[in-house]
Amino acid sequence: MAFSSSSLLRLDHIAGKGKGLVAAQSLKAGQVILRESPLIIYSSSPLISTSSPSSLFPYCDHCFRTLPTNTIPCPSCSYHHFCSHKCFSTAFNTFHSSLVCHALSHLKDSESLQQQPYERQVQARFVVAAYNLAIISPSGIHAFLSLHGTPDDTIVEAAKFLHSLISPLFPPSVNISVDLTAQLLAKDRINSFCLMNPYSPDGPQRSIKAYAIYPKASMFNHDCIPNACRFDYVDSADLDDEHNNTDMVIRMIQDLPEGREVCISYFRISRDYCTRKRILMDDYGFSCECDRCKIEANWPHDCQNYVEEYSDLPHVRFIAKYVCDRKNCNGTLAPKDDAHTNVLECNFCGNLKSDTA
Ligand SMILES: C[S@@+](CC[C@H](N)C(=O)[O-])C[C@H]1O[C@@H](n2cnc3c(N)ncnc32)[C@H](O)[C@@H]1O
Repeated sequence: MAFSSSSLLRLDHIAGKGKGLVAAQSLKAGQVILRESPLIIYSSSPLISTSSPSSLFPYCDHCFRTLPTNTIPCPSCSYHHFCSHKCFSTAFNTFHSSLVCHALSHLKDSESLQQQPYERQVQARFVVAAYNLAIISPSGIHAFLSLHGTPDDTIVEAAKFLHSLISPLFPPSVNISVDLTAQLLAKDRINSFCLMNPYSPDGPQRSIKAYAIYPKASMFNHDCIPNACRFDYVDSADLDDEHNNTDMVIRMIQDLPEGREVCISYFRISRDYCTRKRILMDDYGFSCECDRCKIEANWPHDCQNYVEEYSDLPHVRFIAKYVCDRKNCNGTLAPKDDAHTNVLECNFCGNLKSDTA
């Protein structure tokens, strides 16, 4: 995977972590180091529901912004809704092609899928999106298959079911086997980024509206004290014409010298040690050896008192500074840009805060 468009990052082998990204020159806090459009993006809503689709999933099926009152239903399936003719026509040539539309409509009425758990229905959406990618972008599917991730028994079982259900809905020329379907599902599990429902101070809690694959951003390894973090502007109303609202933006939290690894956190950084350890093992298959984990591994279960007691530790100070304290948020703060490093922006609620430290 080429990073030639950006001389800021270099793909390297990182001991104990596989591939990773290192700073190819010194990077500044607030600097945008990567901006990327999704290769695949799909809704997190179940395919099968008795409620009206736009009340169940009140987002445009292309840009994932909140739907206006007058929505544009897909003229073929009437099930998926778009916020504008522009979104519908772009989707029709990409993520909601006639093949996708036909496949999703068929699956919506599938009795065997109806009996499956919610998670399998979302996986079905992903498999349709991935088979479609294989048709519209051979280089895209190749980039996707080069990502990290190996199928386990659970994924192979899911792949057998989903392949038998979905492959007949695509032309035989797509040529995707059960094995390849399992590969696709395994890559999705490790590499997909969640796009969240908009922040609300009074709840509900954070929830996911879509999943997306960004192949370059997938090369960042995890650290529980990251030096960079992701932003998306899915719900932003004032983007310039050059940028799509579903683009992923990775921005530096702190300065970093050339040659050091750039890491993001795979979840919000306020999570306690036990939760982090469980997510990293269950979802990503590794045990984190970062400086913060080495210290917190020796803390008792009730970590919160220790956070107070060790408020002088560098990582405790980092969390106090970079976790957003707005009600119901807990997002990560990073300098808004490299010219105004004293203004911190939250990557979840969007709040701006001045850095007084
Ligand atoms: C999204 S990929 C990141 C790129 C990956 N290292 C590669 O070689 O393509 C996530 C995977 O990278 C590895 N990884 C990421 N962060 C790690 C860390 N802090 N320690 C060990 N392995 C890590 C794990 O295998 C994880 O499942």
